Amino acid sequence: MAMLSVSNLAVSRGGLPVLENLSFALDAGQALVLRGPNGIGKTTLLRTLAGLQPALAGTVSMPAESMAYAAHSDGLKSTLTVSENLKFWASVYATQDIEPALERMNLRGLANRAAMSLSAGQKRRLGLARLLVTGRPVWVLDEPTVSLDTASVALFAQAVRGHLATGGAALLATHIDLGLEEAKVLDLAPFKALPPEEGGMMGAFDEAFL
Ligand SMILES: Nc1ncnc2c1ncn2[C@@H]1O[C@H](COP(=O)(O)OP(=O)(O)OP(=O)(O)O)[C@@H](O)[C@H]1O
Repeated sequence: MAMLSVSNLAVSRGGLPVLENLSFALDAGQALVLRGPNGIGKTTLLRTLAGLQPALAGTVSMPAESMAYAAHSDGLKSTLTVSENLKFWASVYATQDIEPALERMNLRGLANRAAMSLSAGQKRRLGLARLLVTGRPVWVLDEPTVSLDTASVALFAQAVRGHLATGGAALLATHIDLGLEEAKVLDLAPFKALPPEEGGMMGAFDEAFL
């Protein structure tokens, strides 16, 4: 059975549907890359799966609490050091060991630096290291490689591979080639919602605001 099954999902932004009738499955050990032009609804879909906004329709087989979501913003505590940030998250997710996360994302040399003094790419590495201390099986990643240099992209791809190898799964929105040859690709274009006048979904609630 699939680890995560999404059936007939419809997601919205600003009260208007952006994607409809979306179904896909993600198995343990699998990565799925979401593709589609700017504005198609990748972020909206990932936010919906992560439980940050309700779906308009459809079902998601897994609770948001089983997913680790990495958004555009890294969500760092700026006055805490790199280690302290990771320890904080480990306590939030009730996991213990931050060492593999430091190692995997090449943060050992920065462990005692305050997060606010890191470069953009270093901050991103720390934000992504958080995934490794969540202990959660499904990683939901929105443009994870923004600000990363080539070496850090490769490091991150390795971290994703490690996660898949231990039975995890990953859903990623990315415009770049991560070098994850094993990843499947889902093109979102066929699921673009029709404008309401062409028979798309719109309820009385939305109409009240037009
Ligand atoms: N606050 C908002 N109110 C209304 N519409 C919005 C709002 N935020 C985004 N949208 C619209 O919702 C649609 C989906 O946006 P979303 O950010 O999910 O796209 P995306 O595929 O992630 O794009 P990108 O590749 O540029 O990151 C876009 O057409 C966008 O303009």
